[in-house]
Amino acid sequence: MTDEQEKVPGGAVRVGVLGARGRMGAEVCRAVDGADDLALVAAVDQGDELSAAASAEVVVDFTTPDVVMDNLRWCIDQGVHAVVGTTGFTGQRLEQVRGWLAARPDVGVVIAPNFGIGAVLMMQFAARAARHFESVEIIEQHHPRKLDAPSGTATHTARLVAQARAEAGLGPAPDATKDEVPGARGADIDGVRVHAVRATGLLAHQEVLFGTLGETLTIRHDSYDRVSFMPGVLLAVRAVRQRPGLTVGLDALLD
Ligand SMILES: NC(=O)C1=CN([C@@H]2O[C@H](COP(=O)(O)OP(=O)(O)OC[C@H]3O[C@@H](n4cnc5c(N)ncnc54)[C@H](OP(=O)(O)O)[C@@H]3O)[C@@H](O)[C@H]2O)C=CC1
Ligand SMILES: O=C(O)C1=N[C@H](C(=O)O)C[C@H](O)C1
Repeated sequence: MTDEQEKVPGGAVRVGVLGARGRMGAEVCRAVDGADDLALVAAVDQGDELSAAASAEVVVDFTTPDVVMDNLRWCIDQGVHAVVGTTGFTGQRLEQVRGWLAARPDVGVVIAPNFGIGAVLMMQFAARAARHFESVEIIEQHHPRKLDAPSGTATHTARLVAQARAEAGLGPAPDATKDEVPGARGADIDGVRVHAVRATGLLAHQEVLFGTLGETLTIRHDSYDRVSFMPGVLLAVRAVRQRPGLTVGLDALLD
């Protein structure tokens, strides 16, 4: 047993945070520190050795899309459960993680594009509404220090909406655009247009705009503070050891 483990109060889950000096990582460190049933045993950031997190039972990753796969590979190989908020998870990446987990069936990984409870509900409501409207577009708005566009949340929402539209037999949304300045109509994610706005003062916001004859429906979610993600992160940290394999999204945990 290491010195760090010896310090952990009896029964507390040992948690390591990757990206610990980042905006989200620092908030997660505070949240873990403030929870009686969790103990922060490692705070790892750029330049630190991953092995510093070896005494953790659960690692939380809020780093960057270019390093998160290496981090996950390490966690799974070490038998450390992982809760991941970092974006950039394509279908191919999720398959890769499932492949690694097949060799370690005792390990659990939760990957969620958004840990905000309201954001999870916004995505569920959007998926439910999708079959009833011929038009849909997504507008996400974030702080200007965000590295990726569109956001992981918007990409995930677009995929859910596209799947619901396909199941309902809906074709492409009507759009007569012939002349377009590149980018004016947003990114095409599985046939759904996604527009990304970046502005100082914003944190994380999203609207899903649906339209049909004579009416529109707008489903909107706003995160004004990173504390909004913490109940979801802690929920996943507490649940992941009992969920071997890959869990994508918080939906299953909320239910
Ligand atoms: N799922 C969700 O609910 C949420 C997800 N996110 C996502 O989380 C990610 C992080 O966001 P945010 O906190 O704003 O970003 P930050 O840039 O503030 O934080 C990322 C941190 O990770 C560090 N880092 C880079 N490489 C490594 C490495 N190899 N090992 C350990 N740490 C490393 C960075 O260091 P350095 O700066 O020196 O490179 C930085 O401190 C993004 O993908 C974002 O989209 C954000 C909010 C909510
Ligand atoms: O970078 C952020 O800030 C956020 N990233 C996640 C995303 O890309 O969806 C979640 C939330 O939108 C905040």
